[in-house]
Amino acid sequence: MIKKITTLPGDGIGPEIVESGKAVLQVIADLYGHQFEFQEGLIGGAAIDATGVPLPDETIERCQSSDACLLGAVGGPKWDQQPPHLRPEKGLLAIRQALNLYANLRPVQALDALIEESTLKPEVVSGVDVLIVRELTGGIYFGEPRERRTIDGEEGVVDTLVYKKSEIERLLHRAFQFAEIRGKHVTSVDKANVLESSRMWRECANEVATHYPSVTLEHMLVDNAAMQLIRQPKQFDVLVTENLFGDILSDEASMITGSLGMLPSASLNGTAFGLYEPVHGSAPDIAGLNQANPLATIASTAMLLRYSFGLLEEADCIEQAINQVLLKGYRTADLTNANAISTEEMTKAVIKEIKVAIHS
Ligand SMILES: NC(=O)C1=CN([C@@H]2O[C@H](COP(=O)(O)OP(=O)(O)OC[C@H]3O[C@@H](n4cnc5c(N)ncnc54)[C@H](O)[C@@H]3O)[C@@H](O)[C@H]2O)C=CC1
Ligand SMILES: CC(C)CC(=O)C(=O)O
Ligand SMILES: [Mg+2]
Repeated sequence: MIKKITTLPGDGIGPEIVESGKAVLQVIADLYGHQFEFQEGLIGGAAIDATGVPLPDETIERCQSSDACLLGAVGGPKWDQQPPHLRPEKGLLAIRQALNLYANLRPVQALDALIEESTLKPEVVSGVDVLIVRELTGGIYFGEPRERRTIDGEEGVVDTLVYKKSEIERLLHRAFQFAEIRGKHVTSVDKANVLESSRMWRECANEVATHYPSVTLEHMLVDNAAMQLIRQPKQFDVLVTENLFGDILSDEASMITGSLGMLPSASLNGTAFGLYEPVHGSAPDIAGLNQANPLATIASTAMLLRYSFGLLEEADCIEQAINQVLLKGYRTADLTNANAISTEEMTKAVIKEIKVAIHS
């Protein structure tokens, strides 16, 4: 059967790393005898430049007519002064909302090959395997009103945090379901000592937990969670939280793995469809230099094969190839100060390992 994949390269390093992901998917298709049909869509700054909007309707339609999407990243200084509705990031938020991609999985695994590259001590990092489950289509990134306004006679601003109970509950169910097949522990992260939204979040977590008797639930305030992730990350199995907290905590957690350039993600809506993207942004400081680490995007293709296509062996094959190239000492510049290889060289190294694994 032909599987349709829409690629959304976006801005900055986006086109370079999506090219890497596509090359890996093509090799998997060739070696395992699958047919993947690729089509491309505009998003972010690239879409603004070409069409005047950060998310053209045509892009949404292409995504809707495909089985999965692979996104690079959006944004960059070129568009930083644009009004809010013409910011590249608006395109990313809008595609997540248009496709109802409410569950964002951000696995954080410390690979043995990169223990030395982590900023934390080896004994703290070794064996870390945390799944961050981040709510992706609600909260303060989407709430209205959001505006500049006069407050008490002076210039002011309003952002709004809104959640419906059903939005919180569906995400928590996903988190508990993952915990059931993992380490059977959920840490629900909130700011319930201050925020009403967090107090409802906590009530929902307590209620949802009753449906999963084999899973233990712990509540943790977000400021403490930020510290615990660095102090003792092995205490976490599934960490579930709202949109803004999950965004921040996952970038922080990436340093356990050695680099932000290592962290993949899957954004799911409850069907087989998903949008897959690295956790990092468009890295304008290294865009176009063939220096970006493509492994977060390549690892995202493994998640795509696993969650959208059910191709578990193929997904494992990609992850093992990533592990192998790192064990052999290949490093992009974000992971080493000496003898760094390029984006293209890292991609070729992974592809070589995939071929070796399949032919052996
Ligand atoms: N999902 C997305 O499309 C996201 C987009 N952004 C946008 O990206 C732009 C840049 O944002 P920043 O705050 O600088 O975050 P960023 O994640 O793009 O970069 C942070 C730092 O990490 C490095 N980095 C990131 N990915 C890397 C990779 N694959 N290989 C090697 N180094 C890597 C960058 O060079 C930079 O030093 C902004 O316009 C921001 O809004 C930020 C986060 C997510
Ligand atoms: C650029 C933002 C819209 C999103 C972000 O930082 C993220 O999803 O990690
Ligand atoms: Mg982010």
